[in-house]
Amino acid sequence: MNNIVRVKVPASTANLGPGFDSLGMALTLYSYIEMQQAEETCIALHGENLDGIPTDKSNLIYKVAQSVFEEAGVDIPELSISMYSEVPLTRGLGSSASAIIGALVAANELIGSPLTKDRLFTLATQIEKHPDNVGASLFGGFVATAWDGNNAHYVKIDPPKELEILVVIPHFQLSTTKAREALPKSLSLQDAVYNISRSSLLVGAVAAGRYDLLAAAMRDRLHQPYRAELVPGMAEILEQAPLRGALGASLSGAGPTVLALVHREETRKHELENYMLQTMNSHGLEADTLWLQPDHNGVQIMTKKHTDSFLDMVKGEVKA
Ligand SMILES: Nc1ncnc2c1ncn2[C@@H]1O[C@H](COP(=O)(O)OP(=O)(O)O)[C@@H](O)[C@H]1O
Ligand SMILES: N[C@@H](CCOP(=O)(O)O)C(=O)O
Repeated sequence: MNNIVRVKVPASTANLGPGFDSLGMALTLYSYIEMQQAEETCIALHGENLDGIPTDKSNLIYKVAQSVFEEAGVDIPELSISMYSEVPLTRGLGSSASAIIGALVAANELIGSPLTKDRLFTLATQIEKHPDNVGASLFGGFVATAWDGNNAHYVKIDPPKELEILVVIPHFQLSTTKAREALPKSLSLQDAVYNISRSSLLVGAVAAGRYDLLAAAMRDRLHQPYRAELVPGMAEILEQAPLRGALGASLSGAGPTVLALVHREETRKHELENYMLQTMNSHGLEADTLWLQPDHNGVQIMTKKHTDSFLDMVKGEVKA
């Protein structure tokens, strides 16, 4: 058994417009988890993004780790867990998925990796209920996924290197559960065809580096129109961003974060950022902006000898 395991997990953006519960992309915004066996369970959460998360055995990381031990037939009831996260909670950047992936991979590594990555993907999807965010955090890059309730399938595509992602993160939380309650129970055939065709086009456009198709390919009639009321300013940004320098724009996951895909060499980046922020502000929302890139690796086990403390390791990573 390994003594101390540390993992670095990327955040993710799901759906990218039409690919509801199916498409995802990993982002260069990370959570760090350290896990080891202990005499008594102790969970230390660092940084303001984890405020309010329980530190007893009801913690998601602890519970997910126990599901790995159970599946592997190993008994490790007490754990010492430390976590630091750059990912804001409940904003549509896959914080729950990154916590689940971090916990699964750390726990599996702690007991010598008996479970395959594909098995971890299935377990993660069973817990998260949709494979888009967990697939991106696990495998990195851009993923097209499918889930039939028992098996999770995926294809990973390396997103073009010139792609940058501008996210505008409002200062309010919107739980995925609440954002799913806004969705209709059924769709017209016309809207289903609208989404299937754009989602297919989006996968092809990312694979082929066809930036010219992204704006059309990221349009959606399945969830964004129904979630628009929950995110003031979103509908306007989605219409306008492609006219102001974005390659395409979408709600990130279930929201409230809104994102734009932008070419690295786009000259109107600054104006686009101001436009998206001011539009949110004009609808009464305070927000932060961040420029990110696709993460190409997915979750990583930090193999360097752990001679420094967890927090010193995090400081070094976040600075770098
Ligand atoms: N590190 C963590 N430890 C425990 N629970 C977490 C952690 N990160 C996220 N969660 C849980 O996931 C919830 C957010 O998930 P969700 O509503 O799907 O939003 P998102 O995944 O977009 O941030 C949090 O309210 C919390 O319950
Ligand atoms: N496909 C899901 C994605 C939820 O992503 P999150 O980052 O908001 O948790 C949905 O749209 O409900």
